[in-house]
Amino acid sequence: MSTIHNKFLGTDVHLGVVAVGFSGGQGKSGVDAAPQALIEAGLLTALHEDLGFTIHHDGRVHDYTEYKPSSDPPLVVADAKMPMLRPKTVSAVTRALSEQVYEHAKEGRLVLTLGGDHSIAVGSISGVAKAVKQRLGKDLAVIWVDAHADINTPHSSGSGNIHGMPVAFLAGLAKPPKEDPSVFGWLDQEHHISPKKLVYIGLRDVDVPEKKILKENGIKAFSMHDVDRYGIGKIMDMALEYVGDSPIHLSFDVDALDPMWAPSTGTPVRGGLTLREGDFICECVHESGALVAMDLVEVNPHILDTTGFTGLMGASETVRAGCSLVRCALGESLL
Ligand SMILES: NC(=[NH2+])NCCC[C@H](N)C(=O)O
Repeated sequence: MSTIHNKFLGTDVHLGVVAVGFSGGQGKSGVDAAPQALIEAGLLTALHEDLGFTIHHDGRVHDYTEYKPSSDPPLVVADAKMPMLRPKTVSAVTRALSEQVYEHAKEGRLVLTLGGDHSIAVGSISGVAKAVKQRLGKDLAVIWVDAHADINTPHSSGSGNIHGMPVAFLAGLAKPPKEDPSVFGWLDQEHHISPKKLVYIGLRDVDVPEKKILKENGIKAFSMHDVDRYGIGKIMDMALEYVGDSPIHLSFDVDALDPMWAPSTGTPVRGGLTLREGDFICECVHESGALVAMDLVEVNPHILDTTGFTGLMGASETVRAGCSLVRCALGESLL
């Protein structure tokens, strides 16, 4: 059991888990197999047996088939470079997830969401933001650890993939498209986060329009350049100081790690965090006593290592790295 007292949770021991087998925010299959792989690698058992959590999990990996529309053509948005891909599906699935996560968070449980691609953060973060506003009267802070900023709007996106857009919708910087206002039309004020309560760590592949969005909105971002300059210790001091006295949602994309440590992911980018730097980020967030929810996303066990470092071991190494990140955020310590 961790000795750190959590400032925002009713009790420290109840963990709500939602396993999200969803890949529709991007084009590669396999990321939907991650929750099962993480669970089979013993993640939930370790959280219960080693860290002492009472786990609230329905025992399922959700594929949200019942929420998927029979037809979901690319949505052409005026003046956009690319149409939005699978817009109705991603909107419906994240809406359902938002409610699942909210049900845990409103009970004062820590919530762990296992993805899935990063579009699912629209669901997890909105559900936690709503519960935190109601339960604590506070705004949720988000620490987004990722190689990518995922803050494209449907207009700026060069791919049309919604896993590159979740932050824009959550922060209210992208609105439901007028061509189909039902797409993310369910997101209302209580689901939103403030761009001033958002901190990025690990960025190194940010699209040109995204750089503009970050600057114009004064969003705090620590790129890999900053990690190199200051070291991860100082970065975490600065990130947590910026967050102040807010409850924290940690949204961890495994592609923040260098592909040497996490090769099995859909959009790997070289020059990333070491596994220890990733674990350290999670350890520091745990020590803050302010963590109320975590996402682990973009582990794709079907993608083999193309870097040659781990060969066929790529998938199991990436799953292992993912398990380690979650355990560190939830209280595992080296001593
Ligand atoms: N969650 C991720 N892996 N996102 C990658 C996004 C890549 C690119 N910026 C895009 O918008 O398509």
